[in-house]
Amino acid sequence: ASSSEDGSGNGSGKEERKSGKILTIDNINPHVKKVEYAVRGELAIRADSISYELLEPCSKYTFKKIVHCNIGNPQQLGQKPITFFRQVVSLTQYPYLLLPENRSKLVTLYPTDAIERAQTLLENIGSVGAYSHSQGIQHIRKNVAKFIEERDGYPSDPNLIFLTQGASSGVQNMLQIITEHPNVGIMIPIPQYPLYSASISLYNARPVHYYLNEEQDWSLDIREITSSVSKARKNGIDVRALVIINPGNPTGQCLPLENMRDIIDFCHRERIILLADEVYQTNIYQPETRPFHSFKKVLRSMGDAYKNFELVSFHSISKGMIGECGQRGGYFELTGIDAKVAEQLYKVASVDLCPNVIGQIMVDLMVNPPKLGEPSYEQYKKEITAIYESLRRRSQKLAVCFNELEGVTCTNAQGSMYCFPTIRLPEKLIKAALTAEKQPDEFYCLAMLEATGVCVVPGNGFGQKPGTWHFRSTFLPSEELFDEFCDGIRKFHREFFEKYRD
Ligand SMILES: Cc1ncc(COP(=O)(O)O)c(CN[C@@H]2CONC2=O)c1O
Repeated sequence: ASSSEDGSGNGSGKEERKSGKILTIDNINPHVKKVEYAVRGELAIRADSISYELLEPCSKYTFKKIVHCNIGNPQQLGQKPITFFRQVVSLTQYPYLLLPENRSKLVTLYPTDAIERAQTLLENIGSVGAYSHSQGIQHIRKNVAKFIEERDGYPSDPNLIFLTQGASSGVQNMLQIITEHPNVGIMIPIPQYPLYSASISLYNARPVHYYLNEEQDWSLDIREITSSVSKARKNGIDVRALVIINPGNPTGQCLPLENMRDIIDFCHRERIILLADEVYQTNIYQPETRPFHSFKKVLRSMGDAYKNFELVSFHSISKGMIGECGQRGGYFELTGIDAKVAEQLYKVASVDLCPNVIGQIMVDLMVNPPKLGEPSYEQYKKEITAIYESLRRRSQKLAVCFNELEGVTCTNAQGSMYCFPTIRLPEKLIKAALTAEKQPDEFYCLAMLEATGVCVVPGNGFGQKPGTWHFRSTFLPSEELFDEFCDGIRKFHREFFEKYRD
C-alpha cells in the first residue's frame, strides 16, 4: 500500500493508521526532536546505567559509586538543607502540630521563630495543598520585593514579580512570549547553560551566539555582541533579546560593574530586551574583586535616560547556599515590561495554575531568612557560612587539580558551582575519538566516567570555539571525599594521556 492514500508520504495514510504506532519519532513535533540538553545527556544516561551495573556482585568497575559532577545538585552530593527552612516547611505541611494543645511539646522540638513563621505563612496561604494565585502568593511576592529593595536600594513592585517552578519555567515562559515568529533571534553566550539553546529550539526561535572571551576570564566583550547582532540582523534575523548569565554557567565569571553598564547601554541602543539570569548571585568566591551587582541595581543607577529599559531578572532556590533544587522554587522580576505583555505572562502562568506552594515558601525563606537577634539566626548564619566557605575552598581545590593536569588550563571560579577547564588533546586521542564517532571532549569524558565513576559534561554540551575542547565539572563532591575525587581524576588523566601520547 502507498505510504499514504493522499500520496503525501507523511505516513498519515489510512493503511498506516490501521497498524503500527499512531505516535512515532517521525510524526512528533520536530522542534522537540531538535532539543539537546547535555547536562542530563549521554554521559548522565551512561552514568545511570553504570550505577545499576555497580549493584551486581561481579561488577568490573574499580569504583564503588558514581560521582555526579554533571549537575549543580548540591543535596545529591550530601549538602545538608538549611535547618530553619525545613523546620518551617514541615510545620506548614502538618498544621495540626501548631494547635494550642500541642504547643508545650512543639516548643521542645521547634524554635519559636520557626513556629511563628509557619503560622504567618499559613495565615497568608490557607493550606499548602490549595492552588495559590498563578503569579504566586502575594505575601511572598511582597517579601521578594522587599529583598530586592534592600539588596539594590531601589523600589521593587510585588505585582511585577512572578514566583515560578524554579527559574527554568520562568525563563521558558519569557522565551515563549518573545518568540513571535521563527525569525526572532535570542542572543545567548557560548558557552551557555543549555536551558537556553534547548528552549530556543523548543519554541522555534533563532539562537544568536556571542562568544565569551576565555583568555579574559570568560569576560563579555561589547565588540563581540555588537558584531554578533549586526551579523544576525544582516541575515534577516529579528534579534529581540540578550541572555546574560551572571555569575556564569558553565564559566563561573562574575561581570565587573563597567561591563554591566556597557551591556545595558548596548541593549538600549540596539533595542534589545535583557534577560538576566542571576541564580548564582550568592555563589561569589572573589567578593573583594568581583562582587555581585544585580542588573536591576546597575540599570537604576544609570538614571532617567534608561527609565523605559526592558529587563527581566531571574532567581532560584536551587543554587546559592540553599540548593533546594527538588523543591522547584524561583522567581522573575519584570522591569520596564509593557503592562499588556505582563498580562499575557500572567495568562501563560495561569495555564499551569500555580507554582508549587512549598517551592514558593522556600523562596520566602530564601529572601527573608532569620535575622540577627532571632532565635534561629545563629544556627542559620553558621550553616550558611559553613556551606559558603566549603564551596569556596572546593572551587579553588578543583581549579588547582585541573591546572596540574597535562594539557589542561582552568580559571578559578569567580562564582557559580562549576569549573570549565580547557583541554588540549593529543592528535592520537582526537583520531581515536573520531574513529569512535565521538567528539574528542566527549570521548575523554566517557573514558573518565568508565575509569573513575566521575560524571562530568563535555564542552560541546555548552558550546565552544571550534577546535577547542572543554568539560564542565561541579565542585560539589563532599569535602571529606574531595581529595580522593581529585586523585582519581589525576590518575585517570595521567594514564589516558599516556595511552594516547603522540
Ligand atoms: C544559569 C542557570 N539558570 C537556571 C537554572 C535552572 O534552575 P532551577 O532549578 O531554578 O530551574 C540553572 C540550573 N543549573 C543546572 C542544573 O544543574 N546544573 C546546571 O547547570 C542554571 O545553571
